[in-house]
Parts: sequence; structure tokens; C-alpha cells
Amino acid sequence: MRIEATFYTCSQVDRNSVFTMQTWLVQLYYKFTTYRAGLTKHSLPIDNSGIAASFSYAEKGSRNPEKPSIVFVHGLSSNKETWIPIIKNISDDYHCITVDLPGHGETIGFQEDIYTIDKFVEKLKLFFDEMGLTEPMCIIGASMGGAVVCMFAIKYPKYVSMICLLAPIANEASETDLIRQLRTGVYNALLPETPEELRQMIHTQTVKRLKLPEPFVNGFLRLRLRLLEEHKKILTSLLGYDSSLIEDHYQQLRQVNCPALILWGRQDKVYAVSGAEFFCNLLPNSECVVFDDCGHFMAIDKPEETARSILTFFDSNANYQYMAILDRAFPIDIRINF
Ligand SMILES: CCCCCCCCCCCCCCCC(=O)OC(CO)CO
Repeated sequence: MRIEATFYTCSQVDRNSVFTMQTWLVQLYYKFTTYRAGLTKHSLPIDNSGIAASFSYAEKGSRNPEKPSIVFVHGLSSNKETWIPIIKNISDDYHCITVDLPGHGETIGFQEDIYTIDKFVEKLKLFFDEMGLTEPMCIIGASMGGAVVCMFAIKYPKYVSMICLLAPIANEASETDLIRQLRTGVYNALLPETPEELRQMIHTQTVKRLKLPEPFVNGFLRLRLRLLEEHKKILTSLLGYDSSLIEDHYQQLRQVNCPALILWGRQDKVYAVSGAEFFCNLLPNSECVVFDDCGHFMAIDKPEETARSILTFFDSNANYQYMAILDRAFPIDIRINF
């Protein structure tokens, strides 16, 4: 409350310094919640064909050769910090990694003219290889990140011991009015440009009614606006996918045999809850959990429940996941020679 009062006083002094302080406020908030969730932030430099690039990621717990790492992939115009409320509820017995996708958060140097899900998949693969994360992992994706995780699991099954999808981009039948509005070229419902639009976006995607202080909303918006053009390009690229082709892409999930957990909020206004059944029917080894009183942002509406569902499913598939690790270390053709 005292911080707020200070910022209001400054707003009469100089608009620019207020904007700067409002972004600081959000960055300070990120720093504090990252720390409190047990995460530490890192940067991984990459030589992106001559351009200096780097992935920004955060980590909790430590690698265990017998237990898969858990990697979290955020959605469109999100960032690694959106996972904090969920990771706060995961003990450091589990090795967790959150990463900023190209064009998002503090990951830099991977700008593209056209973004495809496949490009995100390749960049994720690059991140894993540079991190030395080549053993099977539990990979979790929300929304657009869920589509990335699906395509990653199809293309690189050896890197995957389990997947978890939080309301991923789904079939045409699950598209909502919001998606149809995006298709008319109006992006503000997902990519807000004013504080009011940002409040509306959060309101649409959550059931919980958050009381967000104005300086915080402004700071959050200013951070997002820095990447707005990039996010518009990504959304335009995504909307270029033919609806029927999306379902064709997803048909390949029938070959993904690893355990798959699908989570959805019953009040999701981005992709309707019917999407849960679509994915459950495709994935041969899947389980589906639908949360009541939950919108598209599960990390806000159901953080504890989401963490609990993930860990319960992770633990109950420990044997399968351990076999996946063994299989990677000693492929079947090597074992036959013993
Ligand atoms: C494998 C085929 C893929 C074809 C993709 C074609 C989809 C067209 C619609 C895109 C609509 C994009 C919606 C993403 C929403 C999202 O990510 O929400 C964030 C918060 O904004 C949640 O964290």
C-alpha cells in the first residue's frame, strides 16, 4: 500500500519515470515471487548463426538421473513467470525448469518473420541440447505451449517420458467466440494494448476476480508492449493454420505412447472444455482432469490443484518414466547383446 502511494505521488512529477517505476515494480514482483517459489533465474547464451542469442530460464531442485526433469512451456504472450504459482506448490524433490520461448520474456535473439509451431519445437530442442537435457523428460505446456509440447512429443519421443497439456490449442469444435474474433483480425482480446484491455483479458481468462493495483497493471502492460509486434506476428502465423489441418497434425498424437495428462478448466473461454475429450481420445495413454470454477489461466484459478494433479500423475507413472530413462541409456539393441 505504501509503495502504491509513492508511485501515485511520482505520477505528478514525470510520466516517463512513472512508467519506468511501474515496470520496476513488476520486475521486483517477479524477482520476489521467483525467489519465494524456490526458483533461480539463469541465462543460456546461444550462437544463433552469428547473432548473439540467449534463452532465459529458471530452475528449482536438481537433476536426478533416475527421475525425469519437469519442463514448463508457457503460452502466447506469456512468460516463464506465469508458472510460479504452480511451481510454488511443487517440492524441490522434483527438478523443475521454466523457459521463455523465442519472442517472449527475457529470451532474446530468435526473432522470426513467420513463426510456426515447428519453429518453437526446434528452438525447444536447441534449448534442451544446449542444456544437456537429453534424457526423457516430463514436458508440460499451456495453451500455445501445449501445441508446442504435442508436436515436440511427436517429433522427439526419446526426449519425452510424460506430457501434460493445460488447455492446449485444440480442434475447430472447441474454438470459442474469442478465437473467432481473433480470426476477424481483432487481436486485442488476447494481445491487449491499453490497461483496460489488459484487465478485460485477465477477466476473460480467469474465474477468480483479482484486485490488481493500477501501477501493477500499467507496469505489466508496458512489459508486454515491448514484445507486442512479435506477439502479433506469432498470432498471425498461428491463424494462418487451416482449421482442418490442425486436426490432421494432431492425429499423429495417436502414436505418442507416453503417459499424457490433460487438464482443462470448465469455464475456459479461449478453448472450450470439449477440447479435453478431443485430446483424451487421441492420446492412447491419457488421463483427463477437468477443474470446476476454472478458466483458461489455470495457474491463477487452480494453482494447488494443478500442481497436485501433475505430481500425482507423475508419481503414478514413475515406473513407465523410469523405463523410458533406462531405454534411452540402454536401447533395446544394446541390451540384447548382454
Ligand atoms: C499444431 C497445430 C497448431 C495450429 C495453431 C492454429 C491455432 C489458431 C488459433 C490461435 C490462437 C492462439 C491462442 C493461444 C492462447 C494462449 O496461448 O493463451 C495464453 C494467454 O494469452 C495462455 O497462457
